[in-house]
Amino acid sequence: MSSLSASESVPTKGLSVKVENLSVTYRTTFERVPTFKNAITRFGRGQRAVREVEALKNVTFDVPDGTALGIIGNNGAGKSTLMRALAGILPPTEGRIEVNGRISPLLSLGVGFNPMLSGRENIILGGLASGLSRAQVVARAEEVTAFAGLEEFIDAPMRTYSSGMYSRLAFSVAVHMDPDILMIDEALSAGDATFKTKAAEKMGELRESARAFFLVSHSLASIKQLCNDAIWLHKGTLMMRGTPEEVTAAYADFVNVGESAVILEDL
Ligand SMILES: Nc1ncnc2c1ncn2[C@@H]1O[C@H](COP(=O)(O)OP(=O)(O)OP(=O)(O)O)[C@@H](O)[C@H]1O
Repeated sequence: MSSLSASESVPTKGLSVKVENLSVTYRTTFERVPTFKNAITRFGRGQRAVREVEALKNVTFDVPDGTALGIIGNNGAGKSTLMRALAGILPPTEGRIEVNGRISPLLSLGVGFNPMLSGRENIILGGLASGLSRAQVVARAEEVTAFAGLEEFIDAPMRTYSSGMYSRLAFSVAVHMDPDILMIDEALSAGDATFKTKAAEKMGELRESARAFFLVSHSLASIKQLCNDAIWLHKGTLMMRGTPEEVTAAYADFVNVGESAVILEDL
């Protein structure tokens, strides 16, 4: 069990994940572009400014074992932030997270892989990050490569990969490390049509075997098809928790675009 707060506690029985009053605030400093007047008086030097973004605000929910939880919400709602916090990449600003089990590596585009290393070396790093031994990861490297369809490219540096190749490898690493808790950002399965089908099948399989499954997706159809529970985040706040049917319907009403799958895919 990994607990991401100062207070240690006994694992909560029957729960894969427990999130209590979780807030995450990003704090970034940047150089404010000087106005013309300031530029004259300050000789063009910019001012340091601090910007705080409350990406998650006081979010509380439990995930019982056996849950396939869909996470929906507009761009910037806090979905990726929640995944990163659950994966232990981002510490909570406030509140606590309890994760009971080994979580899949979160290798989203541009995060987690080292582009200067080969695909094969990154598979090893991803596997080690998810808690497997080197021997265990080496043993499944071929399977990971074959699933991603990257046999010819696996020893080339990842900076030479297309974005589709990159996300296929990220998806493949995540699903082949036997995680207790599988977290998938559906953007990762956005390869070509053949890969999409293969990825959907694999997600269905793992949903059955993993202790818990988290799916972030803009496709309400996928959430309804693959999940048995759902949450909706909006501007960092948990708007609703319920069945995928209830939550996707409320979200669709909220964004007021009706049930058109084509439009909903792009939300
Ligand atoms: N590294 C960061 N530094 C500063 N602000 C950030 C950072 N990452 C995300 N944010 C901000 O936090 C908020 C939540 O972002 P997040 O990426 O979690 O949203 P999301 O729901 O995953 O969006 P999308 O559907 O576009 O992927 C946004 O306002 C975003 O601008």
